[in-house]
Amino acid sequence: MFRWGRERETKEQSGLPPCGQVRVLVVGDSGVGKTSLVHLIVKGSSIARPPQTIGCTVGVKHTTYGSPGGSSSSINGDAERDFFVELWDVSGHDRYKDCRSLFYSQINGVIFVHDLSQRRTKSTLQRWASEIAATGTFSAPLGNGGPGGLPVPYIVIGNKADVAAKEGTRGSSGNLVDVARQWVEKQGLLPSSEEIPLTESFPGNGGLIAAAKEARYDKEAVMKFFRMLIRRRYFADELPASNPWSTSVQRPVHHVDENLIDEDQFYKNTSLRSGDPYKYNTLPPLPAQRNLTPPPTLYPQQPVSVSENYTLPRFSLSGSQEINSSTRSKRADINV
Ligand SMILES: Nc1nc2c(ncn2[C@@H]2O[C@H](COP(=O)(O)OP(=O)(O)OP(=O)(O)O)[C@@H](O)[C@H]2O)c(=O)[nH]1
Repeated sequence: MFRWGRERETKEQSGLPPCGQVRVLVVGDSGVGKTSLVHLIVKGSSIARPPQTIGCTVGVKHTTYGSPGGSSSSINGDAERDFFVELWDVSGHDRYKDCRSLFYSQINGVIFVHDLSQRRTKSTLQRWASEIAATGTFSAPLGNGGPGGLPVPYIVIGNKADVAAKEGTRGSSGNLVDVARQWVEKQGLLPSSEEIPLTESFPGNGGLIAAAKEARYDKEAVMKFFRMLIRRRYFADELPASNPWSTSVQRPVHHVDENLIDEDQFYKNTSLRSGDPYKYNTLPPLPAQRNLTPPPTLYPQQPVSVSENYTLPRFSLSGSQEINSSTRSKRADINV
């Protein structure tokens, strides 16, 4: 407590705010495991019986950014600073469909979650992306657009790998939502709007794999995502022009993960059912942290709203040469 107080005091004396915050939406269909994942990310452990989310709940993950040895008294110091990542866990239940855009406010990034044992939950992510892009407001938006026109970085997490591995692609986790969904699919009772080909994938390639119930996810990749959002919001003015996250050459997160395993392969590859799915989760879909010039300020960029006529240029693949194999985490890095 004393140490915290001293650090805080020093940071305040330096004239800089002691901490910052980024907001991350966590979305996906009801029952895919969003609440379980948020609990895992925030608390570091699994939750046995997650309550059904009513509207939205917010989990807060504390992290630091900067160099522990840096000087916090210098305006250009690279001292380690505190940041809070707000994880807005939005209920996937249809009953909140009409009002959930209330929660799409000043978003820095998005985590899309689907259930690896329920392929349809991946197809619907496209709709989630379009809904957020159309009705949300964004902080530090990208120059380029993501799926559905989403202007902020995102990652995709395929959850319930344990179920998918045990039962194959069409298995059920045993929870009521999944059982009901499977039954409805089998009966052919889905409304026409639901008749999306199961082969449709989102975002096409890549993504992370998790089993929240077994407390397994790629912690390193998720933390890199958070740090990247912090950097974009608070340190963007220090990025060199050639940096892929600068306004001139921006790249959405998912372009970096094109070398990752495609979850569609996970669905198709029967050999995975008996093996360990995590070994295929080769790596964080994010660029390695670079040695950035120390920030002159921690004051955030002004949030920018996406207006109706906001047009988003197509993705740019430039900067993909930045990716190299040394930036990938190994199986051992995954928090199991
Ligand atoms: N087998 C298995 N079950 C999981 C996993 N993650 C979550 N579950 C279960 O799936 C069910 C739904 O999990 P939640 O975390 O509540 O799902 P959600 O996406 O937040 O659901 P909504 O609140 O309705 O949007 C619960 O019974 C969880 O225990 C997993 O990795 N493996």
